[in-house]
Amino acid sequence: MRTAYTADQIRAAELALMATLPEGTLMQRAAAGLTSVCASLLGRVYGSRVLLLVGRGDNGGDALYAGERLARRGARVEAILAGSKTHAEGLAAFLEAGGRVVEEVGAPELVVDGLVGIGASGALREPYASLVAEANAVDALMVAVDVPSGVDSSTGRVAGVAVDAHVTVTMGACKTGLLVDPGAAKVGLLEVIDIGLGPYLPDPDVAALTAEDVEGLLPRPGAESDKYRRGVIGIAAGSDRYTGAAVLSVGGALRAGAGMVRYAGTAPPVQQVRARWPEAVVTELDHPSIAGVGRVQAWVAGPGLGTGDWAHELVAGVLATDVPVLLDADALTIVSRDRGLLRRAAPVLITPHAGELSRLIGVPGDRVEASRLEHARRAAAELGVTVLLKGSTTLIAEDERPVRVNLTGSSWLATGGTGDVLSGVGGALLAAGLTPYDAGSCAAFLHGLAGRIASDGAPLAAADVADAVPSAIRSLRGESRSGGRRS
Ligand SMILES: NC(=O)C1=CN([C@@H]2O[C@H](COP(=O)(O)OP(=O)(O)OC[C@H]3O[C@@H](n4cnc5c(N)ncnc54)[C@H](O)[C@@H]3O)[C@@H](O)[C@H]2O)[C@@H](O)CC1
Ligand SMILES: Nc1ncnc2c1ncn2[C@@H]1O[C@H](COP(=O)(O)OP(=O)(O)O)[C@@H](O)[C@H]1O
Ligand SMILES: [K+]
Repeated sequence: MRTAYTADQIRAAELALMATLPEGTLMQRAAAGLTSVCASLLGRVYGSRVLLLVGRGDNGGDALYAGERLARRGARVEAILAGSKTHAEGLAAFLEAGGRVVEEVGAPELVVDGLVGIGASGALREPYASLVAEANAVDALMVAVDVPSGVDSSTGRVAGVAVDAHVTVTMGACKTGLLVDPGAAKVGLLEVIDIGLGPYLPDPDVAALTAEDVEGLLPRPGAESDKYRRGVIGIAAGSDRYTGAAVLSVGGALRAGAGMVRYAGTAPPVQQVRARWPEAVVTELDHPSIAGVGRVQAWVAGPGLGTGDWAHELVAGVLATDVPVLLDADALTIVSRDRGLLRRAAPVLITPHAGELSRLIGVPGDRVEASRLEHARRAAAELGVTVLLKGSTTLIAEDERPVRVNLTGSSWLATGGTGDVLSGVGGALLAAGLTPYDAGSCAAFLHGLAGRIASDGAPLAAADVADAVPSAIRSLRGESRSGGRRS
C-alpha cells in the first residue's frame, strides 16, 4: 500500500522526529537525497549547469544545501533568490561552496524548484508565479523539492501556475496532493527520500493499492467453488436507444470473474447481449420490475438505462433488494432527483464522473474537478454511500476511511463506454463478497491496468478494455513482484 499524508500530518511528524535529533539534521538528510537524485539525472555532475529557484522558507533551504553539494562536486550552480528573505545558513553554505546568486534564468541543464513546499497556501504569488512560468518554458530537467510549487500538497489543487516537474523529490513520505489530480499531473516521477519519519506518521490521509494488495484482495476460485459461490451479479442496464452500455457492462462483469451474470433489459439490448455474451442469463423485461430475474448477490444498475419513469421504477426496484448495489450513469441522475432511494440497509457503491457527482451534491462541475478529494469525501459523508469518483485519477471515498487513490490507468481510457465496463467489473467484485470500498478500489485498479494493456500507447475501444481485464488479473503477480508504477 502506498500511503500519503496532509501537510499538517507531515509537519507534526517532523516536529516529533526533530525533537530527537540535533538541529539541521533533517534538512541535511533531505539535501543529501535531493543531491543524489539530481546527480543521477545529470549523469556527469562536474561542469553541469544547475539553477536553483529559492523561496523564503525551508523548501529553499533544501535547495540551497543541495546546490552546495552539487557545487562541491564541480557543478556550476546558480540561484535566483525569489523570497523576501532567504534561509541564511543554507545561503552561506551555498556561497562558500562557490555557488552564485543571479537574476536571470539563463540556460541551465537542470532546474531545482525550491520556491515553496508544504508551507505554501493558495495560488503562487509574484514574483514566484512569473518565475515558474519562465522556468517551465526552459528546455531543462525540472526537479521539484518536496512538492511542485503551485500544487497544494494536501489536496492536489492547482489554483494558478505550477511547476511542471520531470521528477519530484519528496521528503519523508508522500503528500496527498502528489497523488490527486490536477496536482498529480505536475509531479512527473516521484522519489520519496527516507528521512526517518516513518515511526512518527499517523494513519494516512489517502492510500493507493499496489498490485500486491489487489492480488491479496481478489477472490480466486478453489476446488470448492461453483458459479453461485463465486457470485452471481444482476445487471439492469441498456435501453432501446443505448444497447451498447448493456453489452459493455456484462462484458466487464464476465471478464472480471463473475460466477454468473443475470442480465435484465428491454428487447433491443437483450438481443445484443444474447448475441455478444451467450454466457449471460438473460431476462427480457416487458415492465420495469426485476421480480422474475432470479437470485443475485449484487446488482449493477444504470449504464445506458435512460432517466424516464421506466428507468426510475427499475432502479427503485433494484435498490429495494437487500443485496449490495452499484449505481452508475443514468441511475445516478435518477437518485440525484430522488435521494430517498438511497435509504437502504445494504451497501451502495456509486461510480460518478465529476459531472454526475456535481448533480448529486449540487456543486458546479468545475469546482468538483478542481477539488476532487474534498468533493468525493463530502459526497460519501452526505449520501452515506461509497463513492468511486472517475477521472484521470480515480478516487474511492468512504466515510471515516482513508480515501483510496488509483494509480493505474491511461488517458486513452477517456473514451465512451469504458465507464460501463468499470461498472461490470465493480459489480462482479461486489457479488464475490468484497466490500464496496475494496470492490471499488480493485475494480479501478484492474480497469486502469486493462486500459494500459489494451492501449499500449494507442487508441482503445471500450470493448478492448473488458477483453484485457483477464490479462490485467494475470499480470498482478508479475507486477507485484516488480512493484509496477504509474506510466
Ligand atoms: N521541517 C523540517 O524539518 C523539514 C522541512 N523540509 C522542507 O521544508 C519545507 C517546508 O518549509 P516551510 O515551512 O519553511 O515552508 P515553505 O518553504 O514551503 O514556504 C513557506 C513560505 O512561502 C511563502 N508562501 C506561502 N504560500 C505562498 C504562495 N502561494 N506564494 C508565494 N509565497 C508563498 C510564505 O511566506 C512562507 O513563509 C518542506 O516542504 C521541505 O522542503 C525538509 O528539509 C525536511 C525537513
Ligand atoms: N484522462 C483520463 N485518464 C485516465 N482515465 C480516465 C481519464 N478520463 C476518463 N478516464 C476513465 O475512463 C472511464 C470513463 O468513464 P465514464 O466517464 O463513465 O464514461 P462512459 O460513460 O462513456 O463509459 C472512467 O473509468 C475514468 O476514470
Ligand atoms: K517546491
